[in-house]
Amino acid sequence: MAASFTRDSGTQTPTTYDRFQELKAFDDSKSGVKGLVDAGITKIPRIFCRPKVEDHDSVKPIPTQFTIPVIDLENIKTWSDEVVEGIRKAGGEVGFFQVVNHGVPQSVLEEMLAAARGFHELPTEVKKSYYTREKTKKVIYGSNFDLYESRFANWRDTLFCVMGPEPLHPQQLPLVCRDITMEYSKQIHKLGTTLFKLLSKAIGLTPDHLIGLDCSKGHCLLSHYYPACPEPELTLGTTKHSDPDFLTILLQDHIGGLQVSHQNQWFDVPFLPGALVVNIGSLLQLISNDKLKSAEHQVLANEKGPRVSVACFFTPHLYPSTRIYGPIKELLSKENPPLYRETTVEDFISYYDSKGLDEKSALAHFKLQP
Ligand SMILES: O=C(O)CCC(=O)C(=O)O
Ligand SMILES: [Fe+2]
Repeated sequence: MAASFTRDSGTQTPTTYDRFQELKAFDDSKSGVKGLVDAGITKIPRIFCRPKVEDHDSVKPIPTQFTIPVIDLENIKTWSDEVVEGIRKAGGEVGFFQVVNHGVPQSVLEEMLAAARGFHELPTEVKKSYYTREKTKKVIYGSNFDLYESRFANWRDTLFCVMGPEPLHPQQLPLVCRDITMEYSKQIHKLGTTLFKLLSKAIGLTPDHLIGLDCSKGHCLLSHYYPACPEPELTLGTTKHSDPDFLTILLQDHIGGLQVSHQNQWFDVPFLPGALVVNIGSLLQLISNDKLKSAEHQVLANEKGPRVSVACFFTPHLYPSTRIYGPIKELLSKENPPLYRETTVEDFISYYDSKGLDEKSALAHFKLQP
């Protein structure tokens, strides 16, 4: 039995219920949040109710001069100082930016979003064959990877596909999104490689340094589907978190709801037609010894929907790796001592997975005491 809070009281009075049973029933349905909405619910089940609003969660974005940086990659061929400096500032101060003229054709972006939506809108019977909590599978449809660990479930379903370094056999992908997922993956991997070169330069390393550390070696695609929510103020689409990878490239549609935490306030990440959102993951913050920052972000639930997004995670946990990651030696000096202890990928990811979203940042666990 777990303590939680009733929706009906309006004042969030604690009550108890058999939360595990309700989580299991939701899990066993294998039909995700979309299944609940299709069944016509008008109130969200209590497993989705966020316990209470904490610290700056309740702070609404206020009008301010701050906007998420936008970087034009048109001038990339010349490796202009302007682009590198833009990346340094955006990656080091905000941790989030959008890129335009990134080379991925508009038609590919549009088709990828449509196919992601297409998968989630397949009949449940078809989607069910991909539903699993077995982490070793390369193609996984599910809802809330941390369902049993987190304090409340998120209003979203996800199709997770491991695309590299071992090439995924196209037959393993659902037909509805097969060809475009292969194409999008190829294009995004290329863009990721370029971004790692720029990021290397931006923090004073040779362009191939981060790639030499296998930062672009493993990547996966997460196609998220956030159904319209009848009571959006009671839950979240995605709980506050920072990504446990090196880098994330995100394609979002026009619905909105993604917010980034900057200087203790939430800011909307606006939909910019044709742009891709880039954010630094916590492993890159760790190896860059804080020269690059991974910002916390969240997605609001929305009565409008569905919202569709496709995140590409560059992460080494998708293949066996004995590599030890710690602050890059070339970045260290007497004035810049290491801020984190070294870790294996396995330890880093299992710590992240064990705590679920919404607990303290995983990085704090690896921080060296001053
Ligand atoms: O859907 C989004 O906009 C963000 C998703 C996200 O934060 C993630 O996959 O880590
Ligand atoms: Fe994220």
